[in-house]
Amino acid sequence: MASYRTQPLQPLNNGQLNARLATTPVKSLASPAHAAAATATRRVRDGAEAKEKPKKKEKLSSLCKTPPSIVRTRNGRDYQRGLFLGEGGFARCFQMKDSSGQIFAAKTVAKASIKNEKTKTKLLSEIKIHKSLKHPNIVNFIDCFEDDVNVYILLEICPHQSLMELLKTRKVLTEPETRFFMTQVVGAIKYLHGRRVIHRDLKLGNIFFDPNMNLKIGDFGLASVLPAGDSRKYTICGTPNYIAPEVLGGKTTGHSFEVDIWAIGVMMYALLVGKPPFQSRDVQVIYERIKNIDFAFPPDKEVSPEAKALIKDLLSLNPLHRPTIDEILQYDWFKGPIPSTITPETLVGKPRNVDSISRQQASVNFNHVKANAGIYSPSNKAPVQILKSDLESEKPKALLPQSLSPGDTKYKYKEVDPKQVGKPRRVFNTYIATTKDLDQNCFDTYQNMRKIEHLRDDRLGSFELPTCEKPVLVSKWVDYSNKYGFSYQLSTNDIGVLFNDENTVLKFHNSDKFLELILNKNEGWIAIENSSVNPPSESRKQLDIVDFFAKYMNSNLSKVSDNEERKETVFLRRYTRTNEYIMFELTDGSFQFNFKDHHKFCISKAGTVITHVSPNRGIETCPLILILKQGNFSREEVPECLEKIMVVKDAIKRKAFRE
Ligand SMILES: Nc1ncnc2c1ncn2[C@@H]1O[C@H](COP(=O)(O)OP(=O)(O)OP(=O)(O)O)[C@@H](O)[C@H]1O
Repeated sequence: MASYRTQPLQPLNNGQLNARLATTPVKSLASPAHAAAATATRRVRDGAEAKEKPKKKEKLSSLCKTPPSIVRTRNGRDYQRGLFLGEGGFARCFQMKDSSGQIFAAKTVAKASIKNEKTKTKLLSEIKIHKSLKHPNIVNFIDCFEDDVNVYILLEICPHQSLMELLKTRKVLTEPETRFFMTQVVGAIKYLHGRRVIHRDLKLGNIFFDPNMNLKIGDFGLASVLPAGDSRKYTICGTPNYIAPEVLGGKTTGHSFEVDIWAIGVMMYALLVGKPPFQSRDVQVIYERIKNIDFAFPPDKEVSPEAKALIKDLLSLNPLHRPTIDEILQYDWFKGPIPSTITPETLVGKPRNVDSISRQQASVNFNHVKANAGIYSPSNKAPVQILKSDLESEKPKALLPQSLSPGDTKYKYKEVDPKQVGKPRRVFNTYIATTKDLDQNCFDTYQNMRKIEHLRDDRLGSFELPTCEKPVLVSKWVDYSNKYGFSYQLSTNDIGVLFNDENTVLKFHNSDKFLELILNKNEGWIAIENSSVNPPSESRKQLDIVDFFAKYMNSNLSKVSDNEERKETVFLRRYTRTNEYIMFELTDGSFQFNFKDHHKFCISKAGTVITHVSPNRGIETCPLILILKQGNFSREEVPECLEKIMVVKDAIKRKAFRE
């Protein structure tokens, strides 16, 4: 993939866009009436959500011509244009296929619509903010490029449209489905606010479904990063039905993160009732109703008292009376039934099993959905404290920095001293390890082991012996996956925690750097490099867990092997525990097996090299073929050596064939 994340935005910054200046899509307006007029131009496709009078003015997106069938980027990459996906006020969206056949969505903005400096700045801001984000419930930003007529923002494809289309088809959703969706939305907003990003245009039409029916927040056209030390924004913007009352207050009051909390309330109401709470044909009436919190639950719609209580609090006039993003999930409503996943049948009708989720199952599902949305469960609020007391039976001490959103709403968002909030140093733009390569390596490892096992003696002469280097090994580990995750130390002395959400934090030895490795299951790991001296606030909790594990492992566990230098970034992909062994799959393609009798094997170089680590830390690395022919290692004998190798081969086979 292109190195767009580390490159400046050359395609957009090179002055070409200055050539055509036009109207701005920015809703920077003096009065609500103006706001309505402008939003109507850009938010037309939300007509179902706010039945505004159609404005005669042409949408800016209509300036966007269908892109050529092949779009060639400056870096020489070709994308094949596919189907038209949809249209907003500003952009049209098309499928784009790369040379490997992968399909993306290209949000296409006509250069003719970028007619002034303000519009250009806004588009650049959208791109800059969106490309800095990486979360399972945010549309993944892939790349950005231009041709003579359009600017293309290449995004992860969301083939099942948005919550708006879902609601149009279904009319109303069940509470369990809504609970699932709201949990994912809360996860994404928690992530955004942790990075001081306010979305400011959250609505059903901007929340898309990925191929697995997970929600992805998109359209960062109105998003804003609240500068450190600044607590409010003053631009009036949003979509009428979703605008928070303090935004309508305009330049005098200003607004902050709570506008997104308000929008969550509007969306939750809309999904359960079938239309937004302040809906009216006349935009002015919408605004009046918002300012007076004039909404009611229609008696013919079944909405639980718990849902009503949460919606009422979310739609509080005073932003400080709204629950914080963390508090939302603690409402009783979230104790109700929730599915563990959403299936495509949801798109067409009420899912069959949605009414039969037991309380026990609901709690398991809720934790699962939260973990997938990057949210710790409330009982894990101070994970290191619990961890410390659990592991060492010590009196817990306050080890963690205070939460970003404490219980007292008065101080929310103000608690973190902006000067103390670190920024990611570097976001790697390519996958640091891909699942495809690792799966292929797993398959190759099994095939090679099998081939070597069956190699006839008369063919041995023609077999080229591999070069043998000592692989990176897992030298210590602590399994705490019933609470947080699996921690390990590598022979490079780097320390990692594979968290239960499958993301990893890897702290480098002898360096202030640590990596957040974020897993996209279909693709692989994206890395964000941070400094542990001044980490971003949202990483601190995880870093504390890593540090705690590190201290615990250093003082309590002995090492498997001596230190080596790190040659590449290696971390634990996954591990498997059985009665006989624990198996580690590392991202450099090696497989380590720690057997119960304290002998350890590591298979590296796609199955051609084997390393033995004895209980007293003696290490020998040789070509697998030699051990198979000799029957054992020469330096130190391994009990049941060949049987152990067969166990290893079978375990890798099971992974290769996903048995
Ligand atoms: N990642 C995606 N995958 C599939 N379709 C998408 C994707 N992103 C956008 N679309 C389609 O393109 C349409 C326009 O996209 P988007 O809402 O981002 O544009 P916009 O002009 O900024 O919209 P708005 O008028 O809300 O500002 C969406 O309504 C949707 O139909």
